[in-house]
Amino acid sequence: MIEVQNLSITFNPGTPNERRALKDISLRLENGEFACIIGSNGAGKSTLLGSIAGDVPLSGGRIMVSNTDVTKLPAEQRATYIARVFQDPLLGSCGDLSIAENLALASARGRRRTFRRALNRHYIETVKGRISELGLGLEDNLSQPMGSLSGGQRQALSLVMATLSPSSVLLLDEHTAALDPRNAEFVLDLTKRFAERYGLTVLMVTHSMRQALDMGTRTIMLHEGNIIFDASGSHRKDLTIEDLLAQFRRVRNEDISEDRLLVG
Ligand SMILES: Nc1ncnc2c1ncn2[C@@H]1O[C@H](COP(=O)(O)OP(=O)(O)OP(=O)(O)O)[C@@H](O)[C@H]1O
Repeated sequence: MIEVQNLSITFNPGTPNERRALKDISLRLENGEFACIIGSNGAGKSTLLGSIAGDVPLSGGRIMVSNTDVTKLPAEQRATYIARVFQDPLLGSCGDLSIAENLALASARGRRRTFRRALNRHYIETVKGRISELGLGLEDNLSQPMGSLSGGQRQALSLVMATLSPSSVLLLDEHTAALDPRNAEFVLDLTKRFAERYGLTVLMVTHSMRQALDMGTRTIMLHEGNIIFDASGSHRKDLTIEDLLAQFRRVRNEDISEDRLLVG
């Protein structure tokens, strides 16, 4: 589960560059829930993910992950609970290390296991099975440097790595945005499969209205640091892309007060 209580993030407070990126937002995702986050540029989507992961300091509020208060934990310690895949396939894995070494690092994350132990033969055989499932033929070439792989291959492996650690929370920040449509489809399909199979709680940022409705169980829209729309169940099932676009138009064109946005 993920719970964000009265979360506020202000960058450069008290300076001419002050920017209130998140304004007292609250949100709870139950175990196994999969929410897509949409919103226009600067809405606060990445800041929300960054604050949950521990990269962005809070100005106020509290964050719970898997029933643990992580508000004061540094990002390294939160890695026990949280896995991430970024938009840039080069982030989140080490291009100079081999596939096997990257997988060993992922497996050691959040565990009392050393890198060397994680690289043992038994472990390699286990992850080989997981990689062969991808159907990319990478399992026979585990000594290949991660940096030599295509963006789609790297994102697919990043998803495998995310499921090797004990964490049950997965944060995805536009993780298919840099891929061509075929690879994006492949990685999205993998995301769905892994989320279901491992019962992950997922927060996925996307700019695609289609993905926001097709992926997961919930669609949340941020606008200027507020949650202005949160749909799940039958409400979400009936939504169309046009409905989401109408929401965007409404908040962009109308001069709506902050109070109205929060209620809307
Ligand atoms: N490190 C930072 N320092 C100062 N301001 C920041 C910082 N990071 C983000 N911001 C500001 O906070 C606001 C929210 O940014 P954020 O990156 O979370 O938006 P986003 O919804 O992810 O946007 P996009 O869709 O463009 O990626 C923006 O106004 C941005 O300029």
